[in-house]
Amino acid sequence: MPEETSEVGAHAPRWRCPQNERRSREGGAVSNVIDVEDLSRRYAGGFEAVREVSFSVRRGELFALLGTNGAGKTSTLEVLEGLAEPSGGRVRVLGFDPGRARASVRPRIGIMLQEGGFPGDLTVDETARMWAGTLTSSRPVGEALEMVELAHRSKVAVAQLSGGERRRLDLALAVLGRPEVLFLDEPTTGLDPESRQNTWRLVRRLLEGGTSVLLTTHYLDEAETLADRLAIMHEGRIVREGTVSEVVASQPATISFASGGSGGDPQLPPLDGARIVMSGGRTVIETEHLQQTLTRLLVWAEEHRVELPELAARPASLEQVFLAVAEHGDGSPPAGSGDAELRAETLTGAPGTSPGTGR
Ligand SMILES: Nc1ncnc2c1ncn2[C@@H]1O[C@H](COP(=O)(O)OP(=O)(O)OP(=O)(O)O)[C@@H](O)[C@H]1O
Repeated sequence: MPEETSEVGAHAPRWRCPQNERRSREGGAVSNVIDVEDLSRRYAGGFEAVREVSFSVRRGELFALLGTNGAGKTSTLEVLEGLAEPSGGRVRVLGFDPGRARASVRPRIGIMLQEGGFPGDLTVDETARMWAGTLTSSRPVGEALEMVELAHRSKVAVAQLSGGERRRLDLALAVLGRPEVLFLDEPTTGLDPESRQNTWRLVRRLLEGGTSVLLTTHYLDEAETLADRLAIMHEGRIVREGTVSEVVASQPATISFASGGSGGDPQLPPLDGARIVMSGGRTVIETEHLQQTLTRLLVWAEEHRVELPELAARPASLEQVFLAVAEHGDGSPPAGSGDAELRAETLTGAPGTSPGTGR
């Protein structure tokens, strides 16, 4: 099952920094750099964009906040960055209230907003120097520009940078003060694939150096690649939280094979708890217990000499979880609902049920 193996591999952590593991587990106590408890944020018109959200970010980890447009990610981040007041709940960044103890928190955090908004007539170098002048302790400007591969553009006016180069300048300014906690709001939006990879490399290096990162992104591969843990927000609430593997485990795995082969569709054995759907010329078995269901299917196929053409088995992907959340709110299909394109049938163990006929 090479497909299954590669999918499992995709969910396994692709990199680990032993230093950070130690850092977060030293003495058995995990120290949080961010604590959010029952955070709510209501805008002036009365709209509640964030509703009793709770999560924490451990020292040395990258925590990703995912969610559809308008889910409340930026509204949450702005409170943590000290840029907005909560209307309810409590937040702590490095042990301080970021709104009230701004002077204690601000020098120790780096912020990359969705839009930097720097004057276009200053050069890259001048912009970075101006920003460095506001910091109590700064890296050399050249080093920060080097980190985001913008050093060769230092004499160019900001207005003449491409969209992707401006994002990289925003990132350079966010890391200029050697932050302990870095807030990255959609850092790779508008970047070409190579620049995205470079940004990921830089983020990994920062993590290895002990920086903790809170990231929002619409790129699920970015979260899968970088995040130690993540949360999916929907309509102001967190509806999924955990490691990628934990979050993905909340969604059924699938086994599928091509339907309508020369021998017709096979009469499948009872597969307790599994759901069978027909989709795109394939029989798809959704199961909470991939290994058991697959074993049962393969043993049965072997015994009955049934061919299952183009057989594939894979755990759910983060994308499937995300889409389920976007569609159904909490990520679980409502009882009795059916996808317009799919004919769904829940198998209750009746022998001889045919996926081909849906009976
Ligand atoms: N100043 C504001 N006044 C009123 N409502 C606002 C304001 N800013 C944001 N909102 C609303 O709050 C909700 C959450 O917005 P927010 O920007 O936090 O979402 P998001 O998850 O970051 O979205 P995106 O992925 O599109 O950046 C949205 O419905 C948005 O329209």
